[in-house]
Amino acid sequence: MSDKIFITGGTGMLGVYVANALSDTHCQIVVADRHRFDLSNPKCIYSFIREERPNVILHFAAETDVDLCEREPARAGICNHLATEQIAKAAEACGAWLLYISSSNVFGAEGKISYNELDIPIPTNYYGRSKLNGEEAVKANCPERHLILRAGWMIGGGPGKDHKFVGKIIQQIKNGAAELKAVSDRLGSITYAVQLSEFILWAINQRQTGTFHFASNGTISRFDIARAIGDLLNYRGDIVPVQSSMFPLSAPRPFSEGIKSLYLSTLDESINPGYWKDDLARYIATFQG
Ligand SMILES: NC(=O)C1=CN([C@@H]2O[C@H](COP(=O)(O)OP(=O)(O)OC[C@H]3O[C@@H](n4cnc5c(N)ncnc54)[C@H](OP(=O)(O)O)[C@@H]3O)[C@@H](O)[C@H]2O)C=CC1
Ligand SMILES: Cc1cn([C@H]2C[C@H](O)[C@@H](COP(=O)(O)OP(=O)(O)O[C@H]3O[C@@H](C)C(=O)[C@@H](O)[C@H]3O)O2)c(=O)[nH]c1=O
Repeated sequence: MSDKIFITGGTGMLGVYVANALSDTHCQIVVADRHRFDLSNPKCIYSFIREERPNVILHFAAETDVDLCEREPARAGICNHLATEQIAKAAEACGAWLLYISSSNVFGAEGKISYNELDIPIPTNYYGRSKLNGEEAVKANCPERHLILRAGWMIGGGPGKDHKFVGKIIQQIKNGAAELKAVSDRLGSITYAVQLSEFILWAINQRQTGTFHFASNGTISRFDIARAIGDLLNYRGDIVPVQSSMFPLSAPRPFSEGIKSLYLSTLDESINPGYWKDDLARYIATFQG
């Protein structure tokens, strides 16, 4: 590879893995500087990217605080939709290949348990809507050279840096909590960020296009995940299933945002995610020793 690759969100959970992996290649990497590149100011984005003239754009940056998006829909729309639209326009103008990471949160209002690429997304909250609008902006403005990957509940970051559910559960265990409560009436699929980053490197090389779901096999609850973490870490306390109403949040979470792919296995078997418990175990191992 000898591409010039422009990365947004290079400091995020997923972006760090990808930027690290790319630093071992011959690619020239430009990680968007937060002072000059601000999603909340989409007007500046187009000219900034045009000046850089990348031939690959990896768009990971987003407003990922689902509850903040619900409280401030304009922020969600500007950062996740309008900024993405400018990035897609800039990709088209540069002739660049564009990767956009979307979310299983684009689904949910239909009330199904699991969604594949043929299901038409209907989101339940503003974060999901803004990510879906981002997808549509990518398709409309960079029609020939884009890849959209929908990830599930992302696991990654590792010790001290995981700010999502798995990180919170491990922190409680480390703090000596006698009991863990975990939501059992909301479902989803996990995506291990390391596996996704490996797939992304492969996709850059292939200039793969289209829309794909990328998640480990299984539609599960946070309670299932907490129990699996408890087993892996020999946690001796109780793990109690609770209703989501126990954790009042601004944004409604869908009953299920489980995703599976109809198409991934047609690409390359070697980079497909595995069974959710095995992929979770790989990640949890990074917290041990
Ligand atoms: N985390 C998850 O569970 C899932 C995430 N996704 C999607 O995957 C992608 C990557 O997510 P993830 O790595 O978890 O995200 P993180 O929340 O870990 O990181 C977000 C990234 O976006 C940057 N960013 C946030 N706001 C702005 C802004 N206003 N201007 C410029 N940059 C900004 C952050 O920069 P800084 O460090 O400077 O704040 C950071 O690099 C996102 O598009 C997200 O929607 C999809 C499914 C699940
Ligand atoms: C702290 C804690 C939370 N929970 C539950 C409450 C709530 O349902 C859920 C919140 O976890 P998270 O913050 O990881 O979840 P959330 O913010 O919903 O994660 C989402 O992030 C965005 C970026 C996406 O794209 C989505 O697909 C999804 O991954 O965990 C427990 O069950 N037990 C606990 O001890």
